[in-house]
Amino acid sequence: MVDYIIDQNLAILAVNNPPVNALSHHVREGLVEGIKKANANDQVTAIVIIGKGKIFCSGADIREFSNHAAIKDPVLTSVGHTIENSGKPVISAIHGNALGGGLEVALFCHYRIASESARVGFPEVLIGILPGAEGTVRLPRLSGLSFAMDMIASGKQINAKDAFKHGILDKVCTGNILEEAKDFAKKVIGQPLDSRRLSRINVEDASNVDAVFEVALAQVKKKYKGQIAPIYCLKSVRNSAKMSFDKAAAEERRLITELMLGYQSIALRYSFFAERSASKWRLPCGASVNNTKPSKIESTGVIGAGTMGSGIAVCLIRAGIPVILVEKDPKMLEKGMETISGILDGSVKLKRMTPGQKAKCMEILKGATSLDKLSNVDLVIEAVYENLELKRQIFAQLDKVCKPSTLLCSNTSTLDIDKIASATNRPDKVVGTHFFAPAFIMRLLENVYGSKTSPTTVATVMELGRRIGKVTVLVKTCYGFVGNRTHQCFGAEASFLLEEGCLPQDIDQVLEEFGMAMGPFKVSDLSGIDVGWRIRQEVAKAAGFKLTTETRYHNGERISTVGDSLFEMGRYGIKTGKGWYKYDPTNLRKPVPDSDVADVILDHCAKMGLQRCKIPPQEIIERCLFAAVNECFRVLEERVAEKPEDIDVIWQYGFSFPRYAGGPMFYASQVGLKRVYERVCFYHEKFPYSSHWIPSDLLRKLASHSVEIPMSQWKEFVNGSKL
Ligand SMILES: CC/C=C\CC(=O)SCCNC(=O)CCNC(=O)[C@H](O)C(C)(C)COP(=O)(O)OP(=O)(O)OC[C@H]1O[C@@H](n2cnc3c(N)ncnc32)[C@H](O)[C@@H]1OP(=O)(O)O
Repeated sequence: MVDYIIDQNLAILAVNNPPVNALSHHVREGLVEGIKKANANDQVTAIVIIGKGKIFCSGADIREFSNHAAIKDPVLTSVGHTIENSGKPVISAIHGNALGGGLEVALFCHYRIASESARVGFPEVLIGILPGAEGTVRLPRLSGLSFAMDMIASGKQINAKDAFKHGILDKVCTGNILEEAKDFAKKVIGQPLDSRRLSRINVEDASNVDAVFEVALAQVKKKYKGQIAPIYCLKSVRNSAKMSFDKAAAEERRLITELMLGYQSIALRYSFFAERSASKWRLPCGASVNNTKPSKIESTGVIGAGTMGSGIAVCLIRAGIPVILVEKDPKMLEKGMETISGILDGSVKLKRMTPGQKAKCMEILKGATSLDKLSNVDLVIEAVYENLELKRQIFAQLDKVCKPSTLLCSNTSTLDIDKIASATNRPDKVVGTHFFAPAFIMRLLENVYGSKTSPTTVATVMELGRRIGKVTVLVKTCYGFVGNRTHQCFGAEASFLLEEGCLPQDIDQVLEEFGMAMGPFKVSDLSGIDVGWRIRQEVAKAAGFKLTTETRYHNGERISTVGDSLFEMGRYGIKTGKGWYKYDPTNLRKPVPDSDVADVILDHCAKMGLQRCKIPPQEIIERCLFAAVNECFRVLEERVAEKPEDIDVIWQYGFSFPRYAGGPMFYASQVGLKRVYERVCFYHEKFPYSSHWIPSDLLRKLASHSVEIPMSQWKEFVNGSKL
């Protein structure tokens, strides 16, 4: 796993552990052996460590963290000490990325050079730990405290030029990295090494440590609310300036061990692999990412220039994919084109794009008022409002207008893809591409296959998701798919809690303390109370009943209409300055609890004869989350989602479920399925008029086992395959 090559008087140690040269046990062994062998060879005058393939090194092998038997000697710090104590200069030659333990290997070396396109960073915090192989003690000795605290606590990667500026690199190279490393090595042969050993030098700005720490701590607490690891990162860097090198390193080891065993790190490591597993789609017929080729998509159409259509068009043109935006009303089309230009101006302002790049995006965007203009595109995404008849009409027309190979996608957030596909003669080429609002910001794309969607169509939209930078998950069609179907139960319970004793701010506060970025009522104000109202009206209309603020039950199902009362008062949320909260027009980001809303809720309860009482935070969490969890198990049982990880990724990226709590399925696994099942049964008995409390069969089966079944085996219990 580490190739040992002698090249004239140099020993080249090439880390060879595809795909990303993680520092697995054999790599660590190979590095120690290589350094020892080179030092024992009189012909060798210097040593170069390099990575084979596309990257220098991605850091420690994260899979080993959950398997303590794999963390065998030599551990990374002892590998590092062998490198640092080498009597011959060791140069790390970085290309691609040097991350985490990979950057630590470089910091153990006496010299570091990198290609100008290389990036370095300490992403450990993103998996809930800190750079525990002396990274927090070594980096400040090169870059100073403030920069080290920021880089380590944020997990951000920096480019080679910045790394050079902050003393991390000794040279940025423009030529072949290996050749440049060999030249560099020849120049440093014979130079004294002690001043190059970071363990022997001091932190220059150590006297400022307390002031630097306080500033960084205040920022970190605000930016990474609820997360433990960023604070530990700062503490460990602070130690580097307050203690001897060895003491600070020992303390770093204690801190990483504590973090590694904690819930947040276990959840974040799970999230790292869950996100990657989402792209590995598989259909029940056996077709999968491994055996199905996507079609080429070189041109697209987007139908509807409203909020969703414009946002989707931005995603496509930003990735260099030409778009024809179709809107039948010329004024609406013009407004849509202006919205798109405005969104891109925002990116230019934030320096995420240059004015030249914006111009290029706008060049590949064309407007049209008729579907006929889509005759030649490879893929169309329909983004009109949520109405099945309208969508069926559009798809029937597209089927006539578009070339036979064109894929027809719907941005529906709830409707059955089969019902849309049956309006065409190409149901195999019809698929759901459900973007989350605002589409140009939210990273999630929920792709939805129907009973006739072909594997090639699925492969193509999954690949499209990757191209436009989305985290893309594949699910099977059903009402609301995975995202909205399971989230609806969460929202319904939040509304019922209002009728039973809570105010919006009580519920938001508890769920934010749990880790949600925003509570459900703040989210509702942001997305618009009118949007929720319209959806509820459509659903009621389709089911043939009239929904009023007096409605409490339909078809034996409990309904809450408090939000509809706010709609009728014109309180649509932030857009009208009032919703579940009130907003000062000069500070729309700060929701203020409103006594008028409390009055509306109390009136509603009085009119309906509902008794109110104090509801403890634990019940708020259980009611919202376990209702959703139960539905998630049903989704798994019906194979709407193939694996629990897919559901968790949807909740993280679609509904800001805290990554450090894993997702509803991971959360349930940690609470224990027996306990979850017990509470679901308890609430089912208490609330017989909410079908989302009917316990899922799969949950019951899993909970009935005497030992907890690991998440990776839940699938095996679907369809009665295991009892
Ligand atoms: C004592 C402790 C000392 C040190 C602590 C550490 O070093 S912790 C590890 C710190 N490093 C990281 O967190 C890096 C994580 N990896 C990445 O950011 C990206 O994978 C990377 C390296 C930028 C490459 O990105 P790319 O998009 O090209 O590939 P992808 O992410 O899909 O990864 C490819 C497969 O490699 C697996 N993988 C990546 N990094 C690691 C790792 N450090 N350990 C184990 N496995 C890793 C990844 O899961 C993919 O495999 P798959 O089977 O598809 O899941």
